[in-house]
Amino acid sequence: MAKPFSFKVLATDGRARRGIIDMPRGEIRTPAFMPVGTGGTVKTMYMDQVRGVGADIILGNTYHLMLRPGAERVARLGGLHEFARWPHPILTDSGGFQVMSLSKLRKLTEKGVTFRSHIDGAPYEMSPERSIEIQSLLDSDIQMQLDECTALPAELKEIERAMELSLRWAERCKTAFGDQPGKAMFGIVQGGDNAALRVRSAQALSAMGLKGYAVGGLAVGEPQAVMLEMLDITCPELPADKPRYLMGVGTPDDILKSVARGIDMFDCVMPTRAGRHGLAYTRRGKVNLRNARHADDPRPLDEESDCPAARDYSRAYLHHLVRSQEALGAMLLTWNNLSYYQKLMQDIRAAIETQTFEARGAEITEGWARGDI
Ligand SMILES: CNc1nc2cc3nc[nH]c(=O)c3cc2[nH]1
Repeated sequence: MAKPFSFKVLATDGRARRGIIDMPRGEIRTPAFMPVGTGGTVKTMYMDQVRGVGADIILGNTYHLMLRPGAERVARLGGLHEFARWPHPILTDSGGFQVMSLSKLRKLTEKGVTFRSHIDGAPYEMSPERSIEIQSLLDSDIQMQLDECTALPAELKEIERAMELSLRWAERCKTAFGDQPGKAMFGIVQGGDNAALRVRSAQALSAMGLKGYAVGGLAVGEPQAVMLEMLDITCPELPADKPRYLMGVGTPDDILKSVARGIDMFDCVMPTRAGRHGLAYTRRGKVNLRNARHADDPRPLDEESDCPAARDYSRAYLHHLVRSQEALGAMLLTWNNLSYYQKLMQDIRAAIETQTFEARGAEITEGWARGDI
C-alpha cells in the first residue's frame, strides 16, 4: 500500500507556514518553488541539476504533453517520471489555462473545452474527466482540477459564472480522480478580484475535503496589491492543515509577500524564461547580461553562491554568450536563476522555523534595493 499523501505544518511565523508534504516519491519542503517543466523538461537543464539546486518537485503542463508526445504514449513508456528521468514528485496543471492562452478556436461549455492544437490545428476536447485521465496517464503525483480562469478585468457576472462552473468541475474531477493512494487532486479557488466570490469558492471547495487547494485566477496581469488582497481574503477560508498553492507566481517579491499571507507552494516560468533572455536573478536584484556595461566585468554574478553558474563565470563571459546567442548562455543563466529561487525558498523556510521571517524578508528586500554594484 503506497504511503498516503500527508501535509504537516512544522512551524508558523504570523500567517507564514513552514511545512512538509510527504508523498511516495519523496518529501516536499514548504514553502516550495516548483520549476516549470513544460514539455517534460525544465528548459536547458538536466534533471540532476534541477535536483541539485534543491527542487523537491517540478510542474508538468498537461496541455503541452497531451498534444505532444501524447498522454497514452507517455503512459506506454512508463509515465512522465520514467520518460523525463525525474523520480521525485511532479505536479501537473489541468491544461485549462494553457487551452485558453495558447490553443485556437476554443469553445467552452458545461461539458468541457473543445479546441484546436496550436501545433498542428488538430481538434481536441478536454472535459474534467479527460483532464484527470490524462494526468493519471502521466502518473502525476499532484493533479489539478480543470477550471476556468477568468482574465482580469472582467464583469462580475462573468467572474461568477466561471467560478461556479469551476466548482461543478471540481466535483467532477474529484469523482474522476477517485481514490489514488499516495496521490492528490487539488481544487482551484476562483472568483477574480471579488471578495464575496472568492469566499464562496474557497468555502465550497473546503467542504469537498480535498488534499490541497490552489488559488487560481491571479497573476493574470492584475496589480500585485490586488493579488495580495485576494490572498488576505482567500487563505483564511481554506483549511489550515492543507497545502495552499498560488498558481503562476511569481517574482521573488511576490513570493515573500505571498508566503507572509499563508501560501505554501509556487510555480512560475520567470526564472527559466528570464534565463533564456539573458536576465539573472541575484541577491542584489536583477542583472541584464545583454547590457554592454558587463562586457569587461571579470566578476562573477555572486562570489558567495554555491551554484557554479553564479560563482565560476565572469559577467564578461556571460555577456559574450548572451550577445552571441550561445546555448551555454541560456543554460548558465537558467541554472543561476533556479539556484537563486531555491536559495530564496530555503532562506524563507529557515526564517519561519526561527520566527525571523519578517526581519529576514526585509533584509532580502534591502539586498535587491541596494542594486547590483
Ligand atoms: C502565470 N500566471 C498564472 N498561471 C496560471 C495557471 C493557472 N492554472 C489553472 N487555473 C488558474 O486559475 C491559473 C492561473 C494562473 N496564473
